[in-house]
Amino acid sequence: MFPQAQPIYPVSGIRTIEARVGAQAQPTLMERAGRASAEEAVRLTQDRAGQVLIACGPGNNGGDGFVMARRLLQAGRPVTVAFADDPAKLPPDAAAALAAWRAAGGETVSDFPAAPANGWALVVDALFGIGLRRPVSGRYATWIDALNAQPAPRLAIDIPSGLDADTGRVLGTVFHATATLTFLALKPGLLTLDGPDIAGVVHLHRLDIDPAAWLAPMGMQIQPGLVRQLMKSRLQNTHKGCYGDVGIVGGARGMTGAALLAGRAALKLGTGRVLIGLVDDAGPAVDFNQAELMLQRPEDVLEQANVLALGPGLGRSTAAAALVEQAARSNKPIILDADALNLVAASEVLKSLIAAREAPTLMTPHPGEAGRLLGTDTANVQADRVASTLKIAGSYQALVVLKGSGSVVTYPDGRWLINSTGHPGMASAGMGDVLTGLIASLVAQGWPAESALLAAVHLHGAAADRLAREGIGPIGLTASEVAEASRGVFNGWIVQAGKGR
Ligand SMILES: NC(=O)C1=CN([C@@H]2O[C@H](COP(=O)(O)OP(=O)(O)OC[C@H]3O[C@@H](n4cnc5c(N)ncnc54)[C@H](O)[C@@H]3O)[C@@H](O)[C@H]2O)[C@@H](O)CC1
Ligand SMILES: Nc1ncnc2c1ncn2[C@@H]1O[C@H](COP(=O)(O)OP(=O)(O)O)[C@@H](O)[C@H]1O
Ligand SMILES: [K+]
Repeated sequence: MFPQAQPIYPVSGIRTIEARVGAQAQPTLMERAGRASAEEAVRLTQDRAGQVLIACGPGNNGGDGFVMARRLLQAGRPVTVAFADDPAKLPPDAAAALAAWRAAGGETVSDFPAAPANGWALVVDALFGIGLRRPVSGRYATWIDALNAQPAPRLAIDIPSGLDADTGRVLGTVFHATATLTFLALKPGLLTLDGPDIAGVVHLHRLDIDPAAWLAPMGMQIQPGLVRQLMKSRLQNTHKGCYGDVGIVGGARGMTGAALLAGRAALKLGTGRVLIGLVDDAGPAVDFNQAELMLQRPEDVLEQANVLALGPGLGRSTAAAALVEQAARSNKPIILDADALNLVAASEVLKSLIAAREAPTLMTPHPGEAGRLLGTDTANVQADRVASTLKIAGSYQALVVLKGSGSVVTYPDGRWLINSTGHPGMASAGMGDVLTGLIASLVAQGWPAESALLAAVHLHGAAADRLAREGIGPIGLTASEVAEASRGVFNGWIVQAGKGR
């Protein structure tokens, strides 16, 4: 779909790949996974002497744990394996791995073991992987609580037990990993919703398999490499007319700042001209902090600009709805954010106008707005962020980003991506307005809408990440700072891509 992007597969895709590769793979995939896990354990315990505790579950995730234990033992590391299920019920590969562990002289304990006097060097969760089917409870919940309580690094094998691999939802009790070693390919649950909080540092081991060669990628991660390849150079012989006119419509009384923030972000990313149409008649006629912005009547902005962004501070007045309708009827690319989305969600006329548009429609809902667009609630949206975003893209024939931890980008043709940048310092007013301005700017500069959306989403988070690294935030980060930093990050990417002047 996009070269140089990391593929993501939900469980159904991983199962397909496993089935296609499975029988012919030598060594077996489980042997490879266990070996990779042992190598990771050695890395994580370089400076920590003592025993490794591996808690093994009733399926193939447990099998990975048995292989890992055998490998560590063979490397001279002391290992304790906790396994409380019936060996006769293990799937074949895992049963063979347990037998091999025993043949190598290994033992298992069926009660959660007391920690050695100097503590565990590492605790490993090989309880459940992608086969988790229901919330974790009972003995395994108690074990997970006990693993979480150890003052040692915590490694999850494939996916932390209790984390839903498809959605990033916590099912019952969950293992809080400091690191996760995942196999074959990334899974959506590691990257969105609670996944990033639960999984710690995620390492991918492909087990010497190229997953895309066995199954076309189902989703992609938005990573620096992907975005860098989209960068373009500017010719010397150009002028502001070459870089588009963005029109921002919003800024009802008390919310002027939202429209100005979006406008400033568009300006700082290189838009030729930025026009702002404030719906508040009594709003300012000039932004004295950013005099380059052209403040005009909203109707005129809709006429003059070639890319329209509606929503920041727009409000839900009748006049606002009329402006959204005027934009929807235009043949210009439009970006709908905030109250523009709420107005669309509340109007059948707007809904059908949007779905029938020929020029690109881009939508930037947060989970609450997404819920309104789908006629459901926030919890339902969050229960499966990828599926919810795809549904919006399909019903509105729009390019959509569902914002939040692990922003999900989808296109009407069913492709989807999950972003890898950003942090919780961005949970502050105005951040979404800045994103809207960044998207509008790239579209106005001639970027195809799908690249503009994914690049702006990545840039927005990368700018916030850079600021945090520099000690600006993460807590207390402001949207204005992110708009400012986006400029530097973007120009850096152009240089890195060899497209600078
Ligand atoms: N199948 C393969 O080819 C490979 C699988 N691998 C490993 O195998 C894992 C998947 O193995 P499985 O499909 O066996 O699944 P899991 O090992 O994740 O778990 C399935 C087992 O747990 C039980 N279970 C599920 N949810 C439960 C709950 N909440 N409480 C109690 N029991 C529960 C199921 O009944 C089943 O016995 C991957 O995550 C990965 O770690 C790797 O070895 C790579 C190769
Ligand atoms: N925890 C987080 N991790 C990553 N990004 C976040 C997080 N919280 C917020 N963001 C980002 O910040 C922006 C907030 O947008 P939004 O909720 O629309 O705010 P506002 O309407 O106040 O501008 C989104 O791009 C979102 O993805
Ligand atoms: K696990």
